[in-house]
Amino acid sequence: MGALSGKIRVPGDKSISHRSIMLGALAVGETKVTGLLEGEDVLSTAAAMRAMGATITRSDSGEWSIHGVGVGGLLQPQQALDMGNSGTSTRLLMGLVASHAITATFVGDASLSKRPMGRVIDPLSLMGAEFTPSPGGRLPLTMRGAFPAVPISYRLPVASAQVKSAVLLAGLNTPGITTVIEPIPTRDHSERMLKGFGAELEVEIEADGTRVIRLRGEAEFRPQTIVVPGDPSSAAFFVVAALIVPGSELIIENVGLNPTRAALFGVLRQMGGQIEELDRREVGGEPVADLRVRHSALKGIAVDPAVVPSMVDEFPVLFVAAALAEGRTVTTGLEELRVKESDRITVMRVALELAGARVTETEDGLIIDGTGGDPLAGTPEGAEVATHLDHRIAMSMAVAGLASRSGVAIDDTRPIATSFPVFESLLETASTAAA
Ligand SMILES: O=C(O)C1=C[C@@H](OP(=O)(O)O)[C@@H](O)[C@H](O)C1
Ligand SMILES: C=C(OP(=O)(O)O)C(=O)O
Repeated sequence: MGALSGKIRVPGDKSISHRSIMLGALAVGETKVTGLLEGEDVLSTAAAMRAMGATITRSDSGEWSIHGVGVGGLLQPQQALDMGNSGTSTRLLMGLVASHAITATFVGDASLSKRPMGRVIDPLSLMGAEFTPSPGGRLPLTMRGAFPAVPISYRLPVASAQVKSAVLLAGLNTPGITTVIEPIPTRDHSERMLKGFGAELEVEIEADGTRVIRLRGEAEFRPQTIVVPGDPSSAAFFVVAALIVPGSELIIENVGLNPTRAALFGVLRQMGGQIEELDRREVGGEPVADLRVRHSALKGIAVDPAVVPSMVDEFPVLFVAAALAEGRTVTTGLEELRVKESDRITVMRVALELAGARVTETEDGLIIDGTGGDPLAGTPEGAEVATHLDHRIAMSMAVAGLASRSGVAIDDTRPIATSFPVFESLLETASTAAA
């Protein structure tokens, strides 16, 4: 496949899409959402909110409409809630259920059923919810919410927006003030959107950068009109593809650049990547720009572990950029990558090695010695990259394939539909425009 060029637009942000549906389902009246990501993960959230009483519809023009039940008004679901592949749906919905008099069972696919839920079970138990998880604190899991729940002050033991959001969402229907103390900042969409819907929420930043988030419970929500910006985590695949495929010059429109999400672009610039921001503006209360990306001679760097939370989902594709850079890239502080849809450290090490890259795995990251711009060999005849039900592995290795001699074969591309159903067609559009 040749260079990438022309203009593309990636689908809506996954994190904001999940929250639009959940919060809309708690407001009485109609919340309207445009640009919603129609990926399987978000559809799992929508199905669960319907099962708990919300009315959620999509118009032919692609606008979504949500009629909610009011804070505290969620109904007992009649069946197990199927979370598919989605950690965000599971952990945030466990938070919502925690402060309702509801018993709910959560199930998921083989990947989700391996992921740790103890991180949300711990704080939600302190609030009064009761859990019968599978061994190791995993799905399938049944929980009984507490009503009234007890407000807590909780210091996050792991930098996780999902845990933060679970506690805040539980706090919505809890009397008094629920506090989350966040020593290392993570994506702040929940805080922004909770305020937008009318919750009393304040964030205090201490001298050492610790964020203290206080939410007053028994909130009353006003329905909102939401425009979801393009997902920087989806744009990432096209940014790296354009950087590593010679002759590329691609414009990606409407990319969300919330600073708690967009660290990848800064890291790639540090590596020599030509990524320009055009027409910086606000969409739905989030900073957005069009990105112009040109093929670039990348250089390896040591990635500052402080940026990890602001690009936690982008490391698989950063590893691909590093495999094509000149010199060594060292990443550290990536322990959390081992508990995503797959163990993204080991799985990417194995995948990149199969495609001909030089990679060393450490406890908390990868060390990659790049080719200096020469294409990778590609996967050997008959061999396939194992993606382990992980959309980001599949897309990252598809991008690696664009900069390889024989291409990269992937065992299973279906998981791509969880976050980026139009990935393959957009890749074709961008490649054909250049042909
Ligand atoms: O809150 C969110 O929407 C998300 C938070 C991150 O997970 P953690 O909070 O578990 O790191 C991220 O990996 C996930 O894709 C989406
Ligand atoms: C980790 C991810 O999502 P989730 O935790 O929602 O499954 C992701 O999209 O990379």
